[in-house]
Amino acid sequence: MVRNIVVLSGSSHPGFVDSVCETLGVSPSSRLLAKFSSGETRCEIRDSVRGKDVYIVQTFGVGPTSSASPPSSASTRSATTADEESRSPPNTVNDYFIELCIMISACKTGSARRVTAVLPLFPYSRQPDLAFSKAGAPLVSMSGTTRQVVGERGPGTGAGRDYTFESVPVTPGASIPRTAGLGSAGVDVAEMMGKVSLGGGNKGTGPPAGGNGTASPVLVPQQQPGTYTTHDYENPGLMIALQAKSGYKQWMAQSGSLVADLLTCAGADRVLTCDLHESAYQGFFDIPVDNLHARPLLQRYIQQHIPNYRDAVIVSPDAGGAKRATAVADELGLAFALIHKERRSPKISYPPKATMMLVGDVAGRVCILVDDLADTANTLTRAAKLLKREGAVQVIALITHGVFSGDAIARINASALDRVVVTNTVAQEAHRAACDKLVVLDISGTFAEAIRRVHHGESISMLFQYD
Ligand SMILES: O=P(O)(O)OC[C@H]1O[C@H](OP(=O)(O)OP(=O)(O)O)[C@H](O)[C@@H]1O
Repeated sequence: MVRNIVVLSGSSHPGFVDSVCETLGVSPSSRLLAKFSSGETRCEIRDSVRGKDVYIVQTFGVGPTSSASPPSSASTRSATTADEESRSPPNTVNDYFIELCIMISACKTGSARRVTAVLPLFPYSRQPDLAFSKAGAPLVSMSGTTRQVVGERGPGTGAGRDYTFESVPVTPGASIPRTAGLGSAGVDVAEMMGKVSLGGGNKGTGPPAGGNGTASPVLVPQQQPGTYTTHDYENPGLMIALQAKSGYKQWMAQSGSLVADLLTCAGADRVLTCDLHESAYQGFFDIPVDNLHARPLLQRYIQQHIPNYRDAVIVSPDAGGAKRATAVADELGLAFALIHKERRSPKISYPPKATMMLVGDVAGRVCILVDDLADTANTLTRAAKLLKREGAVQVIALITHGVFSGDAIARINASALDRVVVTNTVAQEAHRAACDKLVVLDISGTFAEAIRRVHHGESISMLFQYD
């Protein structure tokens, strides 16, 4: 049993917190989480946190489970609160984030000695601060032979200058007289409003902010609600097309550093997370960030549950995850193949043409796709289709974070994937019930051990033999 520790559960994944607490030999502390009918979050910490080492666990997948599970345990809910909850809309990732910030702040003002945000799946980690191309450079528009910076911090410079790392963008529309709202000279406002909507990060609304380095929303074309993915940020064709239409520079919302700042500002002293999409994200913080790995768990699964795994091929479904997948292949001494996801379009058009290319030999072999995250499951299902077409006998996906938003589960059910193995960093009960191909591995023990180590000031990296 770990003493002088407080573990608080956000409303996203209470079952996970129960498992962590069971391993630690403590009970989850009492808190009340609810929403007012206006949608505002209500939070009360009901156990004393004075002088305690506090761990607040919140994750960021949104599935049927999250809306179905009550935001607080029955013992902490009053009749009024339950009534409020029944009228409340289901939680979204953003609700969970605000709830987390309020809980952190409540603990700090309650004189907690230290507050650690435990985030099995880190929010917004797929949204870089700048729009990067797959080649790693900020997205730029090609205007003749001149390159223009699409998004960067700082006050303006003239359009058409060559990009350097000292370059700063012009104030959007500063040199173009604006009429009203979105309109700028030479742009048909009605046409613009019909064809574009505002979207910075998660599609913020309101007019673009002006000047002095203030991030402004990004213009993206009108699609069906909820069909955007972070892939849209990587589509230079889309950005160029929109810039040509709008006359605005496309400035990216700096979601990554904003989320880091908000957590720190709320009072977090430390962050504990797992398989960050970009490990460089840790650099956005000036507090310690411990990035745990699901790799030992996934490797153990391969060794124990895939017969003749030594003849299998580890496959990365995109170049971004190659390092992650090769680490597994190297550790187990397996062959490796790579699928290159090409999203760039040579023309200014939307939607972009996307192709997938396989590098490696998979014919007659079991393929093990390794990735950090499945959201829409497009990447996985398309990769599986390609691998089967190239002669793979079986395709098994090993994923750390199973977000499975929208119709992802239906897509997996209908796909060439034979099995999808995920950890429970995101609640999987509802997904599991709808998908026979899903196998869920419990990673709560890793988090419990990491919490114990942080509490006692022990090394986290020693948890992972290869670190
Ligand atoms: O289930 P989906 O909606 O297809 O999304 C999953 C993919 O998205 C992420 O990579 P992403 O393409 O964002 O970036 P990367 O190229 O940096 O890996 C993740 O690593 C998966 O490969």
